[in-house]
Amino acid sequence: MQGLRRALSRRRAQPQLQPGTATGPDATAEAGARAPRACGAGAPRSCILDPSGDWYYWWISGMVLPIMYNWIILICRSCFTDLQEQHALVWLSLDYVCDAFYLLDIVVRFHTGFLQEGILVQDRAQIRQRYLGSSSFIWDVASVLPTDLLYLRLGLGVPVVRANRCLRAPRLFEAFDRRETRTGYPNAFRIAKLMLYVFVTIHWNACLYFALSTHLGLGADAWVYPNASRPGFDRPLRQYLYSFYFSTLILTTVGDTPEPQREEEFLFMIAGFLLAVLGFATIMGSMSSVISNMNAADAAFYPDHDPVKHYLQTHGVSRRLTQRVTRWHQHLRAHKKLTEERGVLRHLPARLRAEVAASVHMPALSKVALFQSCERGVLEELVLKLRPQVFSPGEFVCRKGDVGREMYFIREGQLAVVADDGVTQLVTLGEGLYFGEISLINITGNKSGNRRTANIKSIGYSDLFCLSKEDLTEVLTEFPTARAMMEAKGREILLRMDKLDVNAEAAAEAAAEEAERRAQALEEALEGLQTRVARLLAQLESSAFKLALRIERLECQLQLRSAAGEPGNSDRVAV
Ligand SMILES: Nc1nc2c(ncn2[C@@H]2O[C@@H]3COP(=O)(O)O[C@H]3[C@H]2O)c(=O)[nH]1
Repeated sequence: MQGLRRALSRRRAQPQLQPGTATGPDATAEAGARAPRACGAGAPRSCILDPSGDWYYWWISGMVLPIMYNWIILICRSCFTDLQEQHALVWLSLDYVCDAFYLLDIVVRFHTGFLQEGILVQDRAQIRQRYLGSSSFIWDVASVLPTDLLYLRLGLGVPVVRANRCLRAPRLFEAFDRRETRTGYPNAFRIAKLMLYVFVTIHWNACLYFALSTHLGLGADAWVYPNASRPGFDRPLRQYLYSFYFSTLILTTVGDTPEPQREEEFLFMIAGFLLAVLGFATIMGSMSSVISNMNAADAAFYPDHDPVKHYLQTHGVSRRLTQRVTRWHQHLRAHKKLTEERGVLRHLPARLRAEVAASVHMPALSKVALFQSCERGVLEELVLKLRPQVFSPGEFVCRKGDVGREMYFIREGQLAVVADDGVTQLVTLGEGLYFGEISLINITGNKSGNRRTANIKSIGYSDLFCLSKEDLTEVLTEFPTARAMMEAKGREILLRMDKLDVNAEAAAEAAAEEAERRAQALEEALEGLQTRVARLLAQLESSAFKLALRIERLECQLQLRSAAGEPGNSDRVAV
């Protein structure tokens, strides 16, 4: 009854849920079901794009074309009037195709979700509100204002009326940023981007040079573009190439340009030189950052050889040993053996790091027979604890008698168990096998204790996974089957080498049996005690109940008597 009452009060204490409101994991699922579905991998299913998805990425990548078209072609057509006049229809068509893309881009913006507290907001009203309140909206609208209506007044020969189309540049930078994060060759991309900026700057300068020349009069002096009467100089292609060449000379300051004659020319040259200085500084800065990025990426992957070499030289280490160290470094780089994986991945969140490490090493790890029946979760944990190590030919991985501190899994290469002479190979170990576990796992009766039982030598270059004693102990606690297999194999080896104390093993077994027997007896005694306690409790409860009944009956009698007016008898009630 009390239990029932407690349950009822607990239920009352729970917050009253509004219809359609839920909490806990179910709530999340329910909310997920109710919310408009986001585009899977950014795919437009509910027409809401995920800004980190593929569809959005491809859309903004596509937007690079119309934006670049306006940035490159508009200025060209405005300055080289022949170009505009000769192909007016083509330009008009391309202009309006680009405008269509600009408008579509605004529609896409209205359908692109955003993150709020890490969750993708897919509510159209919220998206609209956010976009309308952002500065992007102002730029986007400004870049599609129908300024070309001015054509009606000024004629088709003034494409500069569409200059506002260049205001869509932030979208271009966004596309470049996305590409830079996604590409597998970020440095190459950065250099290409830099070259594009250089090209656009020279191009604009070339166009302005031609416009200034036209303004001052073609062929008016040696500085301006030559007169069209000179053979070939009236063709638009020649005009453009000459201007581009001239602009390159100014902006790279590598060649002699004709001396300016008028103020406008001086001003143009000064502006060009200043731009060149700025450009140089930017290019040098960007290039050096790209190069240092490349080196930093390499340094993160491979151990730095230079300090080691310096150390060896300073301490007069023998030439042979120095060469071995050098060859080891060379091998790492030549075969892209990464020993610094932990450092490279250290910034990733633990789960993500585990997944990355698992996807890289799982194929190799699943070849280890010991782990073939192991659950994926255990392997994922194990993979994080493994440290890649590379051993050179003839190098000893462990020597007999050393204290064992880690064990190894062979990822690639061949190793040998060698006799004490260091040459005679007793057993060869290859890919998918492991060694070095005997001294770590406390096999009962192991006469060597925690000392290595054999010498292990790398035959060629061997690529190993190394697991520390502490990590191995942790893994084996979670995976007792692996422990049993390891112990069985270790016992077999020890027995073969006559390093297993069978008596100690039997004694340990007997001790274990005795301990088991005593534990069982204790368990049984405990069970008996529990039964007796339960019985006593039941008895206690029943006598308490009887006592309560009796008290109740006596109280009734007392009340009856006092009601019947028998004063003085109240204290003579039979108890
Ligand atoms: N002693 C011995 N060790 C072997 C043999 N084959 C593989 N090993 C491994 O060599 C390792 C040497 O270090 P440990 O004694 O820790 O563990 C040993 C075994 O894992 C073998 O035939 N004899």
